[in-house]
Amino acid sequence: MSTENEIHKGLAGVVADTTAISKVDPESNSLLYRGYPVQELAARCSFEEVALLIWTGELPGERELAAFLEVERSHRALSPELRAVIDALPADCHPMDVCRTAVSVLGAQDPRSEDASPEANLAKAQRLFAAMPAVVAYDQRRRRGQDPVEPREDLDYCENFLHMAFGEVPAPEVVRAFSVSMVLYAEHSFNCSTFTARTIASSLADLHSAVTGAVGALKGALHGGANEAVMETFEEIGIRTDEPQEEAERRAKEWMDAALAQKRKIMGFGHRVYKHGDSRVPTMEASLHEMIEHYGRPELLGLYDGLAKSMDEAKGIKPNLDYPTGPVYHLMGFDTPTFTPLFVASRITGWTAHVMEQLADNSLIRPLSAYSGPEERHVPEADAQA
Ligand SMILES: CC(=O)SCCNC(=O)CCNC(=O)[C@H](O)C(C)(C)COP(=O)(O)OP(=O)(O)OC[C@H]1O[C@@H](n2cnc3c(N)ncnc32)[C@H](O)[C@@H]1OP(=O)(O)O
Ligand SMILES: O=C([O-])CC(=O)C(=O)O
Repeated sequence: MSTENEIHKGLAGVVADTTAISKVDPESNSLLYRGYPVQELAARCSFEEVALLIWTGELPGERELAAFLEVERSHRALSPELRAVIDALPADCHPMDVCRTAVSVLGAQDPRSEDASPEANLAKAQRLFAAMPAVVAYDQRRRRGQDPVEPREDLDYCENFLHMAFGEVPAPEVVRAFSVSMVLYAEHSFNCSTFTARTIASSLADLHSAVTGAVGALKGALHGGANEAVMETFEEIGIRTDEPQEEAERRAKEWMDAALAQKRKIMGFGHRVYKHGDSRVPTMEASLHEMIEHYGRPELLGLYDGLAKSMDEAKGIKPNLDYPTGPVYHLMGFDTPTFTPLFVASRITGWTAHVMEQLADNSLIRPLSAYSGPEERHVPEADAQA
């Protein structure tokens, strides 16, 4: 059977279902969450407000927000059992393995794990949202040989996240940049990890199973893992803190030209949907510029600009969101392997909203394949084999 025209490798260009959660429009280079431009949400809303918008479809009123903040703040601490599981994992395993395991443990511990009602799933989503910063911060600190920092209920989500990671709340502009990254990472239609979550949910498996699978899908370097890979590229080129910006830019261009000549794939560039630039990059780049200024690290901007200019000139391929977030998280003091877990903490919102949307009008996700193996053949009968 010739199925050449029917096969869409990587499901490229396939519209698999509808979604009311976000609209990614490569033509107008825009991204809307529930109708709102993501740039406006990043500038005017807290991450907690955006999370409620993604889950419920509307920005919360005062009372709704206050009720959610109470829930979120009361579920921030890790249980002793979850700490023990994390402590039992090798200190050199990837932090995404810790996130994946933690989501699974939180599912096993959740009293309503098997309740698939919309109310139970929203409650599970909110508890996961509340717990993930502690997982990420706890794990980074244990790897550094530092004592854990307990959550503080007087801080908002982003302040508390940074407090648990570093033992102090940084300057307001740093918290602001972190919040922008959380909002921008929250949701992006049928990306690989979200589609994974929807596929798992479509079998009527529980929400935590869907999110556990999504964490696995996000880990790969072609998806969320790219934010770590960007920093590895910077490190491969060499970060020299006292180097003039122009010199760093020159070295980065030289590195990119050589890498492209070797036909290397450069992480942090390109996108399956956007072909003329990622709608979120200008907003994140503005935060990167602020962080470069705040931390006094112009050489990082040299590396950043050098790679981007050289890639644009050579191939016309633009950066995706993982490109600016890598150096932003580095400047804030996160270890490189913790970058993708930060993405997890944000994308919990989108994944869980998609699980709920999938279940509201479910159809088992099961595409067809075109067989390309041998023609039918037969196992010789026993006496013929002898
Ligand atoms: C938040 C996110 O998940 S954003 C995505 C993060 N991922 C990355 O940054 C990984 C690097 N980028 C890539 O691998 C790709 O651009 C993807 C996977 C994101 C999108 O890929 P696709 O739409 O399938 O495009 P595909 O990989 O086929 O690339 C098309 C062409 O552009 C080239 N290209 C695309 N991205 C890159 C890149 N980052 N570096 C070098 N060349 C690239 C490909 O080599 C290919 O060239 P060819 O036609 O000469 O073979
Ligand atoms: O949409 C995609 O394919 C990847 C992406 O940018 C995201 O998940 O944020």
